[in-house]
Amino acid sequence: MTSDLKEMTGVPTQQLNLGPPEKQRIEQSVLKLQNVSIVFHHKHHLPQTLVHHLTLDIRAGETFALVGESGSGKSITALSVIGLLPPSMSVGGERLLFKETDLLQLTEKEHRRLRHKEIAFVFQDYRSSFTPFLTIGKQMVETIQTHLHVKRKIAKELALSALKRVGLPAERAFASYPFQLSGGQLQRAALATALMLRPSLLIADEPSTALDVLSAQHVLALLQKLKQETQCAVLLISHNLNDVLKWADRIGIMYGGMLVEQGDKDCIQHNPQHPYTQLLLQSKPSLSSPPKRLVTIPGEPGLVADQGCPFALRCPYAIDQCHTTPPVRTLIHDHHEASCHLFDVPLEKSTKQEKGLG
Ligand SMILES: Nc1ncnc2c1ncn2[C@@H]1O[C@H](COP(=O)(O)OP(=O)(O)OP(=O)(O)O)[C@@H](O)[C@H]1O
Repeated sequence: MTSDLKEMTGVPTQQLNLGPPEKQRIEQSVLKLQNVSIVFHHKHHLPQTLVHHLTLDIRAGETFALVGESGSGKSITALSVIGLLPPSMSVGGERLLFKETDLLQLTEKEHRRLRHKEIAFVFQDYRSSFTPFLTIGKQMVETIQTHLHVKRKIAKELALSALKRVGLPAERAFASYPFQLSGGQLQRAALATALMLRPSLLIADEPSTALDVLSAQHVLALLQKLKQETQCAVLLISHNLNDVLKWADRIGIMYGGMLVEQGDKDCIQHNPQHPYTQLLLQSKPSLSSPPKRLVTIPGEPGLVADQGCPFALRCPYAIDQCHTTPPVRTLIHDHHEASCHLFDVPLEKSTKQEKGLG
Protein backbone atom coordinates (compact mmCIF):
# COMPACT_ATOMS: atom_id res chain seq x y z
CA MET A 1 0.00 0.00 0.00
CA THR A 2 2.83 2.38 0.87
CA SER A 3 4.45 1.99 -2.52
CA ASP A 4 1.03 2.36 -4.21
CA LEU A 5 0.59 5.64 -2.43
CA LYS A 6 4.02 6.88 -3.31
CA GLU A 7 3.48 5.94 -6.94
CA MET A 8 0.10 7.60 -7.04
CA THR A 9 0.93 10.78 -5.22
CA GLY A 10 4.59 11.16 -6.04
CA VAL A 11 4.97 12.13 -2.40
CA PRO A 12 7.55 10.26 -0.30
CA THR A 13 5.85 7.99 2.22
CA GLN A 14 7.32 9.89 5.20
CA GLN A 15 5.55 13.04 4.04
CA LEU A 16 2.25 11.18 3.93
CA ASN A 17 2.93 10.28 7.55
CA LEU A 18 1.86 6.67 7.20
CA GLY A 19 3.79 5.39 10.20
CA PRO A 20 7.25 3.94 10.65
CA PRO A 21 8.76 1.55 8.10
CA GLU A 22 8.10 -2.16 8.42
CA LYS A 23 11.24 -3.18 10.33
CA GLN A 24 10.73 -0.66 13.10
CA ARG A 25 7.15 -1.79 13.57
CA ILE A 26 7.98 -5.38 14.51
CA GLU A 27 8.14 -6.07 18.27
CA GLN A 28 7.02 -2.54 19.06
CA SER A 29 4.32 -2.33 21.70
CA VAL A 30 1.29 -0.84 19.99
CA LEU A 31 -1.34 -1.09 22.68
CA LYS A 32 -0.65 -1.41 26.37
CA LEU A 33 -3.36 -1.61 29.01
CA GLN A 34 -2.30 -1.52 32.62
CA ASN A 35 -4.92 -2.04 35.32
CA VAL A 36 -7.64 -0.59 33.14
CA SER A 37 -11.18 -0.65 34.54
CA ILE A 38 -14.49 0.36 32.99
CA VAL A 39 -17.33 1.56 35.18
CA PHE A 40 -21.01 1.87 34.36
CA HIS A 41 -22.70 4.80 36.09
CA HIS A 42 -26.31 3.88 36.78
CA LYS A 43 -28.77 6.72 37.19
CA HIS A 44 -30.28 5.40 40.40
CA HIS A 45 -27.79 2.82 41.71
CA LEU A 46 -24.19 2.70 42.76
CA PRO A 47 -21.63 2.57 39.92
CA GLN A 48 -20.87 -0.94 38.64
CA THR A 49 -17.42 -2.05 37.49
CA LEU A 50 -17.83 -3.96 34.23
CA VAL A 51 -14.15 -4.53 33.43
CA HIS A 52 -11.64 -5.09 36.24
CA HIS A 53 -7.95 -4.17 36.19
CA LEU A 54 -7.21 -5.31 32.67
CA THR A 55 -3.52 -5.61 31.84
CA LEU A 56 -2.31 -6.62 28.39
CA ASP A 57 0.17 -5.65 25.74
CA ILE A 58 -0.18 -6.03 21.97
CA ARG A 59 2.82 -5.73 19.68
CA ALA A 60 3.15 -4.79 16.03
CA GLY A 61 2.51 -7.64 13.65
CA GLU A 62 0.70 -9.89 16.11
CA THR A 63 -2.90 -10.90 16.59
CA PHE A 64 -4.05 -10.81 20.19
CA ALA A 65 -7.45 -12.42 20.62
CA LEU A 66 -9.81 -11.64 23.44
CA VAL A 67 -12.17 -14.53 23.90
CA GLY A 68 -15.01 -15.05 26.34
CA GLU A 69 -18.72 -15.54 26.50
CA SER A 70 -21.31 -12.88 25.86
CA GLY A 71 -21.20 -10.04 28.36
CA SER A 72 -17.64 -10.71 29.53
CA GLY A 73 -16.52 -7.20 28.57
CA LYS A 74 -14.70 -7.74 25.28
CA SER A 75 -16.55 -5.13 23.24
CA ILE A 76 -16.52 -2.37 25.82
CA THR A 77 -12.78 -2.93 26.22
CA ALA A 78 -12.44 -2.34 22.47
CA LEU A 79 -14.71 0.69 22.59
CA SER A 80 -12.60 2.22 25.36
CA VAL A 81 -9.55 2.02 23.09
CA ILE A 82 -11.26 3.89 20.26
CA GLY A 83 -12.89 6.38 22.61
CA LEU A 84 -16.43 5.32 21.78
CA LEU A 85 -17.75 4.14 25.14
CA PRO A 86 -21.32 5.23 25.83
CA PRO A 87 -21.53 8.41 27.95
CA SER A 88 -22.83 6.34 30.89
CA MET A 89 -19.46 4.55 31.13
CA SER A 90 -16.03 5.76 32.12
CA VAL A 91 -12.61 4.24 31.73
CA GLY A 92 -9.72 4.66 34.13
CA GLY A 93 -6.60 2.95 35.38
CA GLU A 94 -2.85 3.27 35.37
CA ARG A 95 -2.28 3.34 31.63
CA LEU A 96 -4.05 2.93 28.34
CA LEU A 97 -1.23 3.54 25.90
CA PHE A 98 -1.43 3.52 22.13
CA LYS A 99 2.24 3.61 21.17
CA GLU A 100 3.40 6.66 23.17
CA THR A 101 -0.02 8.28 23.45
CA ASP A 102 -1.96 7.98 26.69
CA LEU A 103 -5.51 7.42 25.48
CA LEU A 104 -6.89 8.20 28.94
CA GLN A 105 -5.80 11.82 28.52
CA LEU A 106 -7.16 12.43 25.00
CA THR A 107 -9.97 14.82 24.17
CA GLU A 108 -12.73 13.62 21.85
CA LYS A 109 -11.19 15.64 19.02
CA GLU A 110 -7.77 14.01 19.53
CA HIS A 111 -9.38 10.58 19.65
CA ARG A 112 -11.17 11.31 16.38
CA ARG A 113 -7.84 12.12 14.73
CA LEU A 114 -6.50 8.67 15.70
CA ARG A 115 -9.56 6.72 14.61
CA HIS A 116 -9.33 5.26 11.07
CA LYS A 117 -5.87 6.68 10.51
CA GLU A 118 -3.97 5.06 13.39
CA ILE A 119 -6.56 2.79 15.00
CA ALA A 120 -9.02 1.19 12.61
CA PHE A 121 -11.89 -1.13 13.39
CA VAL A 122 -14.34 -3.57 11.85
CA PHE A 123 -17.41 -4.81 13.64
CA GLN A 124 -19.65 -7.85 13.56
CA ASP A 125 -22.49 -5.81 12.07
CA TYR A 126 -20.82 -5.13 8.72
CA ARG A 127 -23.86 -3.19 7.48
CA SER A 128 -23.23 -0.51 10.09
CA SER A 129 -19.68 0.03 8.74
CA PHE A 130 -21.17 2.03 5.87
CA THR A 131 -23.90 4.64 5.59
CA PRO A 132 -26.66 2.95 3.54
CA PHE A 133 -27.42 5.85 1.16
CA LEU A 134 -23.86 6.62 -0.02
CA THR A 135 -21.78 4.46 -2.34
CA ILE A 136 -18.89 2.52 -0.83
CA GLY A 137 -16.46 4.50 -2.98
CA LYS A 138 -17.74 7.90 -1.86
CA GLN A 139 -17.40 6.86 1.77
CA MET A 140 -13.88 5.53 1.27
CA VAL A 141 -12.79 8.68 -0.53
CA GLU A 142 -14.25 10.85 2.24
CA THR A 143 -12.36 8.88 4.88
CA ILE A 144 -9.10 9.20 2.95
CA GLN A 145 -9.53 12.93 2.41
CA THR A 146 -10.34 13.48 6.09
CA HIS A 147 -6.93 12.14 7.05
CA LEU A 148 -4.66 12.73 4.04
CA HIS A 149 -4.27 15.91 2.04
CA VAL A 150 -4.70 14.35 -1.36
CA LYS A 151 -6.89 15.17 -4.35
CA ARG A 152 -10.06 13.16 -5.03
CA LYS A 153 -8.49 11.40 -8.02
CA ILE A 154 -5.67 10.09 -5.86
CA ALA A 155 -8.04 9.16 -3.04
CA LYS A 156 -10.11 7.19 -5.56
CA GLU A 157 -7.01 5.35 -6.82
CA LEU A 158 -6.11 4.48 -3.27
CA ALA A 159 -9.64 3.22 -2.53
CA LEU A 160 -9.69 1.10 -5.72
CA SER A 161 -6.32 -0.38 -4.89
CA ALA A 162 -7.53 -1.27 -1.38
CA LEU A 163 -10.68 -2.92 -2.77
CA LYS A 164 -8.61 -4.90 -5.25
CA ARG A 165 -6.34 -6.05 -2.46
CA VAL A 166 -9.23 -7.69 -0.63
CA GLY A 167 -10.24 -9.57 -3.78
CA LEU A 168 -13.29 -7.51 -4.75
CA PRO A 169 -14.10 -6.36 -8.29
CA ALA A 170 -12.81 -2.90 -7.43
CA GLU A 171 -14.71 -0.63 -9.86
CA ARG A 172 -18.02 -2.37 -9.19
CA ALA A 173 -17.62 -2.37 -5.41
CA PHE A 174 -16.54 1.27 -5.49
CA ALA A 175 -19.72 2.27 -7.34
CA SER A 176 -22.04 0.09 -5.23
CA TYR A 177 -24.34 1.04 -2.42
CA PRO A 178 -23.90 -1.17 0.66
CA PHE A 179 -27.14 -3.10 0.01
CA GLN A 180 -25.81 -4.13 -3.43
CA LEU A 181 -23.03 -6.26 -1.89
CA SER A 182 -23.33 -9.59 -0.06
CA GLY A 183 -22.42 -9.82 3.63
CA GLY A 184 -19.02 -11.35 2.86
CA GLN A 185 -18.27 -8.73 0.20
CA LEU A 186 -19.32 -5.92 2.52
CA GLN A 187 -17.09 -7.20 5.30
CA ARG A 188 -14.21 -7.32 2.78
CA ALA A 189 -14.96 -3.73 1.80
CA ALA A 190 -15.01 -2.81 5.50
CA LEU A 191 -11.57 -4.44 5.91
CA ALA A 192 -10.28 -2.59 2.85
CA THR A 193 -11.55 0.69 4.31
CA ALA A 194 -10.11 -0.06 7.72
CA LEU A 195 -6.64 -0.88 6.42
CA MET A 196 -6.27 1.51 3.46
CA LEU A 197 -4.58 4.17 5.62
CA ARG A 198 -2.16 1.65 7.09
CA PRO A 199 -3.22 1.93 10.73
CA SER A 200 -0.93 0.57 13.43
CA LEU A 201 -3.79 -1.19 15.19
CA LEU A 202 -6.86 -2.93 13.82
CA ILE A 203 -9.66 -3.84 16.19
CA ALA A 204 -11.81 -6.59 14.73
CA ASP A 205 -14.85 -7.22 16.93
CA GLU A 206 -16.40 -10.56 15.91
CA PRO A 207 -15.72 -9.77 12.23
CA SER A 208 -16.96 -13.13 11.01
CA THR A 209 -19.81 -13.93 13.40
CA ALA A 210 -22.62 -12.68 11.16
CA LEU A 211 -21.33 -14.48 8.06
CA ASP A 212 -21.86 -18.01 6.77
CA VAL A 213 -19.07 -20.46 7.65
CA LEU A 214 -17.22 -20.19 4.33
CA SER A 215 -17.35 -16.39 4.08
CA ALA A 216 -16.31 -16.21 7.73
CA GLN A 217 -13.18 -18.27 7.10
CA HIS A 218 -12.37 -16.19 4.00
CA VAL A 219 -12.65 -12.96 5.98
CA LEU A 220 -10.42 -14.28 8.78
CA ALA A 221 -7.85 -15.59 6.28
CA LEU A 222 -7.91 -12.23 4.55
CA LEU A 223 -7.44 -10.45 7.86
CA GLN A 224 -4.37 -12.60 8.49
CA LYS A 225 -2.95 -11.85 5.04
CA LEU A 226 -3.50 -8.10 5.39
CA LYS A 227 -1.96 -8.11 8.85
CA GLN A 228 1.16 -9.76 7.46
CA GLU A 229 1.35 -7.26 4.61
CA THR A 230 0.91 -4.17 6.76
CA GLN A 231 2.49 -5.46 10.00
CA CYS A 232 -0.29 -3.82 11.98
CA ALA A 233 -1.29 -5.21 15.38
CA VAL A 234 -4.70 -6.86 15.53
CA LEU A 235 -7.02 -7.04 18.53
CA LEU A 236 -9.39 -9.82 17.51
CA ILE A 237 -12.51 -10.18 19.60
CA SER A 238 -14.35 -13.45 19.43
CA HIS A 239 -16.42 -15.91 21.38
CA ASN A 240 -15.30 -18.69 19.06
CA LEU A 241 -12.32 -20.49 20.53
CA ASN A 242 -11.81 -22.48 17.32
CA ASP A 243 -11.28 -19.30 15.28
CA VAL A 244 -9.06 -17.87 17.92
CA LEU A 245 -6.84 -20.94 18.10
CA LYS A 246 -6.48 -20.87 14.34
CA TRP A 247 -5.77 -17.20 13.80
CA ALA A 248 -4.33 -15.66 16.98
CA ASP A 249 -0.71 -15.43 18.12
CA ARG A 250 -1.68 -14.75 21.71
CA ILE A 251 -4.95 -15.21 23.53
CA GLY A 252 -6.60 -13.54 26.51
CA ILE A 253 -9.54 -15.31 28.16
CA MET A 254 -12.14 -13.04 29.75
CA TYR A 255 -14.81 -13.96 32.25
CA GLY A 256 -17.13 -11.50 34.00
CA GLY A 257 -15.01 -8.47 33.11
CA MET A 258 -11.74 -10.05 34.25
CA LEU A 259 -8.89 -11.35 32.14
CA VAL A 260 -8.55 -14.73 33.82
CA GLU A 261 -5.67 -16.03 31.69
CA GLN A 262 -3.46 -14.84 28.85
CA GLY A 263 -0.55 -16.31 26.96
CA ASP A 264 0.85 -17.52 23.67
CA LYS A 265 -1.61 -19.60 21.69
CA ASP A 266 0.32 -22.81 22.34
CA CYS A 267 0.35 -22.25 26.13
CA ILE A 268 -3.37 -21.63 26.17
CA GLN A 269 -4.10 -24.61 23.95
CA HIS A 270 -1.73 -27.16 25.48
CA ASN A 271 -1.11 -25.91 29.01
CA PRO A 272 -4.23 -24.02 30.15
CA GLN A 273 -4.13 -23.09 33.81
CA HIS A 274 -7.40 -21.42 34.74
CA PRO A 275 -10.38 -23.76 35.28
CA TYR A 276 -12.50 -21.62 32.93
CA THR A 277 -9.93 -21.92 30.12
CA GLN A 278 -9.70 -25.66 30.70
CA LEU A 279 -13.47 -26.07 30.56
CA LEU A 280 -13.69 -23.89 27.45
CA LEU A 281 -11.17 -26.10 25.69
CA GLN A 282 -12.91 -29.27 26.81
CA SER A 283 -16.23 -27.95 25.53
CA LYS A 284 -14.75 -27.27 22.09
CA PRO A 285 -15.95 -29.71 19.41
CA SER A 286 -13.18 -31.54 17.56
CA LEU A 287 -12.95 -34.08 14.77
CA SER A 288 -10.92 -36.50 16.89
CA SER A 289 -11.39 -40.19 16.50
CA PRO A 290 -12.88 -41.82 18.52
CA PRO A 291 -15.11 -38.79 19.19
CA LYS A 292 -14.71 -37.29 22.66
CA ARG A 293 -17.63 -36.39 24.89
CA LEU A 294 -18.06 -32.65 25.07
CA VAL A 295 -17.86 -31.14 28.53
CA THR A 296 -20.42 -28.51 29.50
CA ILE A 297 -19.43 -25.65 31.75
CA PRO A 298 -21.55 -25.86 34.91
CA GLY A 299 -24.01 -23.10 35.79
CA GLU A 300 -25.82 -20.50 33.71
CA PRO A 301 -23.83 -18.64 31.03
CA GLY A 302 -23.28 -15.09 32.22
CA LEU A 303 -23.49 -16.01 35.91
CA VAL A 304 -20.92 -13.70 37.49
CA ALA A 305 -20.07 -13.59 41.20
CA ASP A 306 -20.43 -10.15 42.78
CA GLN A 307 -17.29 -10.56 44.81
CA GLY A 308 -14.17 -12.67 44.76
CA CYS A 309 -13.43 -14.45 41.50
CA PRO A 310 -16.14 -13.77 38.87
CA PHE A 311 -16.09 -17.46 37.88
CA ALA A 312 -16.45 -18.74 41.48
CA LEU A 313 -20.16 -19.63 41.18
CA ARG A 314 -19.50 -21.93 38.21
CA CYS A 315 -16.07 -23.21 39.07
CA PRO A 316 -16.03 -26.91 40.04
CA TYR A 317 -12.88 -26.31 42.10
CA ALA A 318 -13.87 -23.13 43.97
CA ILE A 319 -12.60 -22.82 47.53
CA ASP A 320 -13.81 -20.39 50.22
CA GLN A 321 -11.33 -17.71 49.22
CA CYS A 322 -12.70 -17.66 45.64
CA HIS A 323 -16.03 -16.36 46.98
CA THR A 324 -14.52 -13.51 49.00
CA THR A 325 -11.27 -12.22 47.48
CA PRO A 326 -10.43 -11.32 43.88
CA PRO A 327 -7.51 -13.45 42.64
CA VAL A 328 -4.28 -11.73 41.64
CA ARG A 329 -2.30 -12.27 38.45
CA THR A 330 0.25 -15.05 38.70
CA LEU A 331 3.06 -15.40 36.19
CA ILE A 332 3.25 -19.03 35.07
CA HIS A 333 6.19 -18.43 32.77
CA ASP A 334 7.17 -15.90 30.09
CA HIS A 335 4.10 -14.41 28.43
CA HIS A 336 1.74 -16.77 30.27
CA GLU A 337 -0.23 -15.67 33.30
CA ALA A 338 -3.48 -16.49 35.04
CA SER A 339 -5.53 -15.25 37.98
CA CYS A 340 -6.76 -18.04 40.22
CA HIS A 341 -6.63 -18.75 43.96
CA LEU A 342 -5.95 -22.41 43.32
CA PHE A 343 -2.36 -21.53 42.40
CA ASP A 344 -1.82 -20.30 45.97
CA VAL A 345 -3.24 -23.40 47.64
CA PRO A 346 -0.59 -25.90 48.77
CA LEU A 347 -2.40 -28.86 47.22
CA GLU A 348 -0.53 -32.10 46.74
CA LYS A 349 0.82 -32.30 43.18
CA SER A 350 -1.26 -35.42 42.52
CA THR A 351 -4.43 -33.58 43.59
CA LYS A 352 -3.58 -30.66 41.33
CA GLN A 353 -2.99 -33.02 38.43
CA GLU A 354 -6.31 -34.70 39.15
CA LYS A 355 -7.93 -31.31 38.89
CA GLY A 356 -6.00 -30.60 35.72
CA LEU A 357 -4.13 -27.75 37.35
CA GLY A 358 -0.53 -28.77 37.20
N1 LIG B 1 -24.61 0.55 26.52
C1 LIG B 1 -24.53 -0.20 27.62
N2 LIG B 1 -25.16 0.18 28.76
C2 LIG B 1 -25.08 -0.56 29.88
N3 LIG B 1 -24.38 -1.70 29.98
C3 LIG B 1 -23.75 -2.15 28.89
C4 LIG B 1 -23.79 -1.43 27.64
N4 LIG B 1 -23.05 -2.11 26.74
C5 LIG B 1 -22.58 -3.21 27.40
N5 LIG B 1 -23.00 -3.23 28.67
C6 LIG B 1 -22.68 -4.24 29.70
O1 LIG B 1 -21.27 -4.34 29.77
C7 LIG B 1 -20.90 -5.70 30.01
C8 LIG B 1 -19.89 -6.11 28.96
O2 LIG B 1 -20.53 -6.06 27.67
P1 LIG B 1 -19.76 -6.32 26.29
O3 LIG B 1 -20.67 -5.93 25.19
O4 LIG B 1 -18.43 -5.70 26.35
O5 LIG B 1 -19.60 -7.91 26.34
P2 LIG B 1 -18.98 -8.85 25.22
O6 LIG B 1 -18.03 -9.75 25.91
O7 LIG B 1 -18.45 -8.07 24.09
O8 LIG B 1 -20.26 -9.67 24.78
P3 LIG B 1 -20.88 -9.87 23.29
O9 LIG B 1 -20.01 -10.91 22.66
O10 LIG B 1 -22.26 -10.35 23.55
O11 LIG B 1 -20.83 -8.53 22.63
C9 LIG B 1 -22.18 -6.52 29.99
O12 LIG B 1 -22.56 -6.73 31.31
C10 LIG B 1 -23.16 -5.62 29.29
O13 LIG B 1 -24.46 -5.85 29.77
